[in-house]
Amino acid sequence: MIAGAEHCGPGGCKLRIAGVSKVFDGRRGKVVALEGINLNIRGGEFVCLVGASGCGKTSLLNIIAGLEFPSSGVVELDGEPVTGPGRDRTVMFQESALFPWLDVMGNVMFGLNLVPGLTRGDRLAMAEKNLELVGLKECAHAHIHELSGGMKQRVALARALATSPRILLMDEPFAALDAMTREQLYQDIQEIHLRCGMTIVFVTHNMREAVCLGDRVVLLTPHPGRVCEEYFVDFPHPRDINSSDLAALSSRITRDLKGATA
Ligand SMILES: Nc1ncnc2c1ncn2[C@@H]1O[C@H](COP(=O)(O)OP(=O)(O)OP(=O)(O)O)[C@@H](O)[C@H]1O
Repeated sequence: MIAGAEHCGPGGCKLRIAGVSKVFDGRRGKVVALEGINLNIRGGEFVCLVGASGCGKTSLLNIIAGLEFPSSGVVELDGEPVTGPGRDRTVMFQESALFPWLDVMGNVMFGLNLVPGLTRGDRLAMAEKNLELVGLKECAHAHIHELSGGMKQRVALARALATSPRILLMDEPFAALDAMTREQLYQDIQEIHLRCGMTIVFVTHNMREAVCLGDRVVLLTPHPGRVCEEYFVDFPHPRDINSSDLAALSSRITRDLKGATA
């Protein structure tokens, strides 16, 4: 499915999350969404955040993105504190959030328009390479409404990768897709990660998905959101979501989650 991936992100970055807590002032008082989160993520690592609903996965992703600020603690990317959103971190959501008035190529080029020093030719070449990377080179001039849900997420991925972010943040990007489309995307994202080696933080409810994709699975427990356990997954890539090894590990993590929240 994937072809021609010579253009890849720089990959080598390091994310340090130290003593991060987040307290929201909700309508019914204060909500401690995260407490004392410490995580070091090495350059090129694929880390999946899992846990029960409300354990703070999205809050943590938003803090890394610079969309939310921690109540205490710091997030550093390659030693630089994260103080707001930046082109070095791209977020991909469950909904593709594509611009319907632009075609596929226009969407992928959108972020590149904001990168200084690129000619139109540079931007076109980079967009084409990334569309090829996600297997959609032939659809460059399709309208967004002509695409399936899986194709839209591929375009969103090409757009996210086009600006060569140092870190890719993914919040349940495949949750709204049917099982067959998801399985194909699991293969594709593993292949893209193997080729490009970018750092990825990926939020999911789906344990199988987490152990299929992640080098490490971080289990959070809720109220307050804390790191409960970390699992280093050393099965070689590409992994098959239906393999019995993955089933056994995902069952173990699910058991641990149930035990921790019982
Ligand atoms: N803006 C906000 N104001 C008040 N409380 C919030 C806000 N955002 C999140 N919360 C609370 O913080 C906690 C963590 O929410 P968060 O969305 O990060 O969890 P999650 O693990 O991503 O949940 P889910 O898996 O259901 O998406 C929840 O109790 C939530 O209600």
